Amino acid sequence: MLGRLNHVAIAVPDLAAAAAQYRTMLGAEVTEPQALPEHGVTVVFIELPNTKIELLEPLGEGSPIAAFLEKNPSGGMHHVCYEVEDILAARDRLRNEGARVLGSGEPKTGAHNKPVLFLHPKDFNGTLIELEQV
Ligand SMILES: CC[C@H](C(=O)O)C(=O)SCCNC(=O)CCNC(=O)[C@H](O)C(C)(C)COP(=O)(O)OP(=O)(O)OC[C@H]1O[C@@H](n2cnc3c(N)ncnc32)[C@H](O)[C@@H]1OP(=O)(O)O
Ligand SMILES: [Co+2]
Repeated sequence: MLGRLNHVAIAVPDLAAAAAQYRTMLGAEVTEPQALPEHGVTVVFIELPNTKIELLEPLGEGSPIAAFLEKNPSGGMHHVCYEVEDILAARDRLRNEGARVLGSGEPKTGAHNKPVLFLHPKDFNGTLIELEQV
């Protein structure tokens, strides 16, 4: 079911500072900030030879990452995103096996304009999983 690792996401308290650090200290190419109000975050991506790094900060009230940053004020690893060919089939299989699919269970459009879903971290060894249909 799982395809490539699409990205590893790091929640940060200050996206501009984190992006500048990746550019200057790590010599990385960083995309321009992308506001995703429907997801309550602003993100940038760092393209690596074998995957991407997503840096994200809260956007607006009720961001789903606000509580995470309260617990981890300097930021931290937030989620991993795996690619799947059929996100609805993946969702149904996971539900049948007892995993919690977050939100309504209907895929939303993610930063790459692809359907995405999230799986509860407590069901996967304390790791929030994002699935992206490619
Ligand atoms: C889709 C656009 C973009 C893209 O790549 O295309 C993105 O990736 S947007 C990413 C931001 N959106 C989301 O993260 C949506 C899914 N996340 C959620 O619904 C929430 O963050 C949730 C439910 C995972 C956690 O919400 P919250 O922290 O408010 O709930 P709790 O405090 O009740 O947490 C429950 C429990 O889980 C632990 N937790 C929370 N977040 C994480 C995490 N990222 N990794 C691991 N564990 C996490 C939290 O500490 C609680 O544990 P406990 O032991 O009970 O204290
Ligand atoms: Co993501």
